[in-house]
Amino acid sequence: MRTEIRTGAVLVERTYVSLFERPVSLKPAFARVLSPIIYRARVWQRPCHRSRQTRHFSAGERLSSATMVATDGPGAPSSQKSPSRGLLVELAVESLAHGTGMGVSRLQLSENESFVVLVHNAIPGERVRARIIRRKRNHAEAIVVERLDPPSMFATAPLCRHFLEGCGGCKFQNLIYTKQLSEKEEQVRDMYRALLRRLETDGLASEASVEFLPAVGATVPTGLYAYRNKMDFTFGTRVWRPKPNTADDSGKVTLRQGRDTSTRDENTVSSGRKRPGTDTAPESGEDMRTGFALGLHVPRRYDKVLCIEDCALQIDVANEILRFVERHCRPLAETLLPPYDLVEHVGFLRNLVIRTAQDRHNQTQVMVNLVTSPPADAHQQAALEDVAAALWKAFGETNRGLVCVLQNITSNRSGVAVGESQRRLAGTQDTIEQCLRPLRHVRSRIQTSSWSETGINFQISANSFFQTNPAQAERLMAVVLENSGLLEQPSVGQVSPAAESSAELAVSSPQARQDTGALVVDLFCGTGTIALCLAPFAEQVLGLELVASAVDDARTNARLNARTNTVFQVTDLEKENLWQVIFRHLPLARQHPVDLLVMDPPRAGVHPRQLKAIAGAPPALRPRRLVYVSCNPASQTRDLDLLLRDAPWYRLEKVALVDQFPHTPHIETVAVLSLSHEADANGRHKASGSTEESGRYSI
Ligand SMILES: C[S@@+](CC[C@H](N)C(=O)[O-])C[C@H]1O[C@@H](n2cnc3c(N)ncnc32)[C@H](O)[C@@H]1O
Repeated sequence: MRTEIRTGAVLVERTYVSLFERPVSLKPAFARVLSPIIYRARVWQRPCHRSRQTRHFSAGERLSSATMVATDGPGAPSSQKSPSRGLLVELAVESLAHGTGMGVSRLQLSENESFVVLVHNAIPGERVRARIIRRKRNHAEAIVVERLDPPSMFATAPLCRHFLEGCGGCKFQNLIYTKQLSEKEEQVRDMYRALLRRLETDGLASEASVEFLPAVGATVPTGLYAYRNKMDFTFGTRVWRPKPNTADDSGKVTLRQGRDTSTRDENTVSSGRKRPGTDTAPESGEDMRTGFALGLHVPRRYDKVLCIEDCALQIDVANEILRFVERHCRPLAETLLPPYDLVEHVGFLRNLVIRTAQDRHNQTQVMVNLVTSPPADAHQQAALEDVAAALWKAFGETNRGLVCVLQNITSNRSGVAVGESQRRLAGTQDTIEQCLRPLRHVRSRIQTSSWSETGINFQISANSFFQTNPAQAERLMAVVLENSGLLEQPSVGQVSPAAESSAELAVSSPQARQDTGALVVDLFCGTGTIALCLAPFAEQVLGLELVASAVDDARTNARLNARTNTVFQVTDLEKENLWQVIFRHLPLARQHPVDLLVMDPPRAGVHPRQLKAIAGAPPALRPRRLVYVSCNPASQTRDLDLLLRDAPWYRLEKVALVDQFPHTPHIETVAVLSLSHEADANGRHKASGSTEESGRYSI
């Protein structure tokens, strides 16, 4: 196969055309260095501009401007044809695709045609030789066969050896953090630009009126690793054993696609690592159930587990516990403690969930949760209890922070690590305590309050959601607080005496409200994290959440923090009538509009029923401000599109970003909407001319 490289110049020239309206030709070496900068400049200068070819990609999948092609050989593209599977191509990667974090590059099919190729494990600024493994209508996917010199200017050495083995937990350990952050920031902005363009066409929004705040990144370097407070490891029978990676003296690493051996082989040590000098992987076909793995699922393989000894995202004691459990369970894998086989649905050990927290005294607390199938007999259960007792002796009695070992028992065939019943195997409590001090990050006068030091304490049980990066969760809460409108309320400009003495905030009847405080509703409240951070600045806060144990935790947390102005209620926000629930549990909202409605849904977003309900509130009771927190900007922008069309009296004011997930493609996005002053008293929106029909609202 003859490979012809047509790097940079052509497309960089095109990039310049859009910048300066005249072509400028660059040598490939310069083009490689300059193209990311030029691309960024182009995006900033002309945010709405996209080439014809890019339009069919979902928002956020940005495209490469430098490219190369394979021109001969089987599968080589013609001008009419996209590349076929198996084709070897050389690609220049410029950006990262939203969601998957794959490198985005463009394969030139002809002078005028190109095709997007998403490359697994490739980073911007990198040139790779890659093989096409999947072809879709609008793009292809490829895996790296070789990384070409020079290395990307954004490359850095990954910390974790499992990263090189193909662990999917982190995607960007080999990409410098500033680039990770700017890529994610740009992806979100792209999505918002697309949303605003759509809305602008219909006169519903204007891009110029939205403020994009700079992304709040993790603290470098301390916040980049060991930031996760929960890791969910899987026991399995089907071991994923990666092919060895190659690295030359210069540190240039060639990642190779992992290989499924489907069984534990003679050459693996306890973690599934190969012993030195044994470099050929056996073929699959042996008894699949003889394997034992404890680790993480490899990407896109629900049944294969990559053995993990050390996860760089969790703290040291959690890694010690992981290895301890592996050492104690592996010898019993074929007798009393068989791992669960997700294909054949047999076996006992299913998940090891390790949760960590920092309590109010900055002491580490650790919860170990062993998720199992129902025990086959008393011997099996006793064997598990022996492991728990050994864990307790090693990490509980020695003050290493372990506070409990729990067992969650499930008969569910899915891989979800939640049990139908729970037992405590060791320890004296079923929760761990996390303290958050968001006021440390609020840039306003309330910073002097003693509350900023004492913080808020959260008790978290095994099956409740809690933000996974506490350091960044504090910053996220600070962003929510600063954009809540509550800090500007006359009565709570400071943490008021009333807020400090929570008894004074306990207002139960509508008459008691003297327009002195704010009403807040927190949808998808989990264990009450956002609600309890806002409560000192509000008159009453209502939190709604599906999971009963999380609501129990939220109520306990309110008591723990002496907050009596909060109500938490189990509610299915896919099914229930939002306003009926709000009026039932927050009677004041019948007479006064909710001042702040916060939503922090799961990745799938908010159900359209609730978006319609928010839009359909009677004019006098429309929530004054909406704060939408999301870990998925794609579903968030989709929801905002729907909401702003149904409720054009809201104006998107700000978009803020907090990176809770370094080395992954994810980022937390906060959208702030307020009631537009342009909407007149009858709910008529001047910009769009649309009207609100009060008949749409019913309870
Ligand atoms: C991203 S978490 C946010 C939790 C909380 N705001 C916090 O900061 O910790 C999403 C929450 O939505 C809850 N949830 C999922 N589906 C729901 C539904 N249909 N109705 C209500 N809550 C739901 C989940 O249990 C989870 O606690």
